[in-house]
Amino acid sequence: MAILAKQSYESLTEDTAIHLAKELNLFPEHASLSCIEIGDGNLNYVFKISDRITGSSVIIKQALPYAKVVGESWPLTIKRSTIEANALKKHGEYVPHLVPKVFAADEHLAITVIEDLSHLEIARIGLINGAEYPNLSQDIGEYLAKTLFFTSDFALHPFEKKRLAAQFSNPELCKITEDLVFTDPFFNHDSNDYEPELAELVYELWKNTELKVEAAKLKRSFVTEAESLLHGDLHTGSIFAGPAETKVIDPEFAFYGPIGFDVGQFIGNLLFQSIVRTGVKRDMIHTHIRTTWDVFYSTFSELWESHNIEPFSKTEGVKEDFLQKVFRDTLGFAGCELIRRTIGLSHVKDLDGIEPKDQRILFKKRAIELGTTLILNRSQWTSITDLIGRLEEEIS
Ligand SMILES: Nc1ncnc2c1ncn2[C@@H]1O[C@H](COP(=O)(O)OP(=O)(O)O)[C@@H](O)[C@H]1O
Ligand SMILES: CSC[C@H]1O[C@H](OP(=O)(O)O)[C@H](O)[C@@H]1O
Repeated sequence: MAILAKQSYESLTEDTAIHLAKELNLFPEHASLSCIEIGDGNLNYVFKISDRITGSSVIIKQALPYAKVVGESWPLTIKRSTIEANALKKHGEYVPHLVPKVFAADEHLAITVIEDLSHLEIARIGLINGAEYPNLSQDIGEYLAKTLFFTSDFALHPFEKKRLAAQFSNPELCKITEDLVFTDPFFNHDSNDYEPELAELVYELWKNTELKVEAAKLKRSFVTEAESLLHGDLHTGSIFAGPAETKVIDPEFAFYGPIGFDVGQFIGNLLFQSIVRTGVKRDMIHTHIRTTWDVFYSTFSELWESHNIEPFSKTEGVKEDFLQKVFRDTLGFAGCELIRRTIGLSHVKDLDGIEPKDQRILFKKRAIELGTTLILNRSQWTSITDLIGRLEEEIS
């Protein structure tokens, strides 16, 4: 929706962001505003605007017409901003306590005005620094179950489901995932990025036909299975966390896709922490992984029993078959995430921040091997205990 008189795009600066905040009446008339750009992601500007008098603040996020991490040579639709604002609002209907408030959005300027969450920290950074986040996996399990159930054919009239699927058609952002997650890392592609010490393992991966067949199946599933309105980029850098609060941000990759993709991306990113930790700190990550799946499973099952409009939903075995399929997908997508964040474009600090280099290389080899195992074994492993058992075996 356009909320401003100005109907054409221009990229904001810290000064013009303040003007915009005034035009939108986001602060009292006599506010004394300051602004800093705090974006550390790959794609967008994020302006934090604060009132020196009251201390109140808001975030204005703006999409650039290209991928910030690469520059103008990689044009990218600014429509992603509208997708993001609408996904925050749609998911907010089901889990208002787990997403930020959206105060305004403008499709021409490609901005979303969002609640400032600076009292929390980005979960990836906190986890790297040893934060425990006791509610994180419970909250994300609930977020996943509710957003994914209520936007699926199990809860929506087919006309409404298909209307939403059309509204959230997001081909350019999906193409990024299709390339960077599901294709490039499995081939000798320019976008890949890995240390020479990993080359031998990477060449083996490229020659592993069995693995490539399974990766191709996962890609097909991502491209064709419009199960639910996904977040689409649910890594730990898209989650703000604190001792008692969790908020999911940044759903600009939202689209109708397979449920296991969101579950798998979150679990995949927890697996990086499993790889780099030992002892009780590692056990804590395994508890988060188990809790995420268990809460997702039990909440989704309860919603299935209480709110499912699909006539087959009461047929014995249908629910179990569906959730088993989601589990398989979850493992496979988590495996793809491990591989792409290790050898593809756009790494994670969980691994890249490890010093000394020998240790980093060892962990990266483990990430590639675990990713491969998850993709190949996803049909044999039928419970989260199978996954945790495999992780524990690795160390013993
Ligand atoms: N609502 C918010 N409150 C406070 N900081 C935010 C908020 N949204 C984003 N940020 C900051 O901006 C960074 C990038 O935001 P993000 O939405 O992930 O952008 P991108 O889409 O470019 O990855 C986050 O890591 C966080 O530091
Ligand atoms: C060049 S896009 C790569 C990568 O960036 C996105 O991450 P984020 O917006 O959270 O920084 C997404 O994970 C894409 O795969």
